[in-house]
Amino acid sequence: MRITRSSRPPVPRRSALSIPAINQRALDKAATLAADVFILDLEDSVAEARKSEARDNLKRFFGGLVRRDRGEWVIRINGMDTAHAGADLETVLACRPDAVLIPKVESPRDILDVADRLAEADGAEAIRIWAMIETPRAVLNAALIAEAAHTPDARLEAFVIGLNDLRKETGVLPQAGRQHLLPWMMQILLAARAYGLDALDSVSNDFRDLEAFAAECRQGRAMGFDGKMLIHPAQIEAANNAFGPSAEALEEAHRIVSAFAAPEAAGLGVINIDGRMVERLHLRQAEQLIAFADRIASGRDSA
Ligand SMILES: CC(C)(COP(=O)(O)OP(=O)(O)OC[C@H]1O[C@@H](n2cnc3c(N)ncnc32)[C@H](O)[C@@H]1OP(=O)(O)O)[C@@H](O)C(=O)NCCC(=O)NCCSC(=O)C[C@H](O)C(=O)O
Ligand SMILES: [Mg+2]
Repeated sequence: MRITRSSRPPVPRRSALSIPAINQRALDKAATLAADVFILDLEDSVAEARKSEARDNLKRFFGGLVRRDRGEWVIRINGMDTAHAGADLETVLACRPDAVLIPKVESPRDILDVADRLAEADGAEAIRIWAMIETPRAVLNAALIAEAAHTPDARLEAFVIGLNDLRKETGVLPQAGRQHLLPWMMQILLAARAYGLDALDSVSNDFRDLEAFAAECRQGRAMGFDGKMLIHPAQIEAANNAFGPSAEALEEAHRIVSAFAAPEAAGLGVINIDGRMVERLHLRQAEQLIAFADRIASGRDSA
């Protein structure tokens, strides 16, 4: 079966805010923030000596009064090759987030090991898997890793790019425009799309420069990403704006839907709207955009 993105209902993942699991004040704030996704981090933002405290924090947090009626809640564990992975996965099973984010994935095996562990424990496919693509090997193996989504019970749903690690491993310097990283980012995006996965752009470290951040969000959107991983609440609005449907795009989508609904378009595969060829594939895109906007609006209503 050919996989297309239109075969899945759109889930808003415009803004995925990372929150160190050790930072109680930030955790308490999460449910009041307008991010689409909250990534509760046990990995790089938690010092080695405090991993266990961070896990306990998450158990309390998920067991407490947290509002989970909007947004997706994801736990980023430590790498599967670390001493923390076992206890982290126990924590995931105790907390039952929407997804577990595995860092430094390099092969399909990294996904399938976690999927097996989740399946043993919960049987049902409730907790999904997201993968950080952030090492040279991961970029080279992106398609193979994405293909893991096709094995039964793989649960793989999204790639998240980690440019900090990728820069560290390759020596590419941080630069406005990210020109040397763009080919790898597009390769990751292509691999994700080939297997029906979502793909999120990497964090931007400079959270005070919101102008540069907004430009980077627009770049990520133009490249096809579904959203961006964030590190600070100040970045949420720009990401939601850039990765959400613009008023103009929505208006255009409604025009396409109306034009194809007109009696004279019945039976036509292609029509002319103001001197532009519009095909039925554009109609499907337009319908998806409208459904996406409705989904965002309904999330806002329940917030
Ligand atoms: C970067 C920070 C350490 C900055 O924190 P801070 O100095 O507290 O900033 P502010 O004073 O501007 O904070 C203002 C208020 O906002 C709250 N806050 C800050 N960050 C967050 C957050 N992420 N989530 C929720 N709330 C947040 C502060 O608590 C302040 O609140 P208040 O005191 O009530 O006014 C910090 O932002 C931070 O820790 N960010 C997240 C870091 C993180 O998660 N890192 C891991 C992800 S990065 C990554 O994955 C890289 C990837 O792997 C790769 O390889 O590229
Ligand atoms: Mg990283």
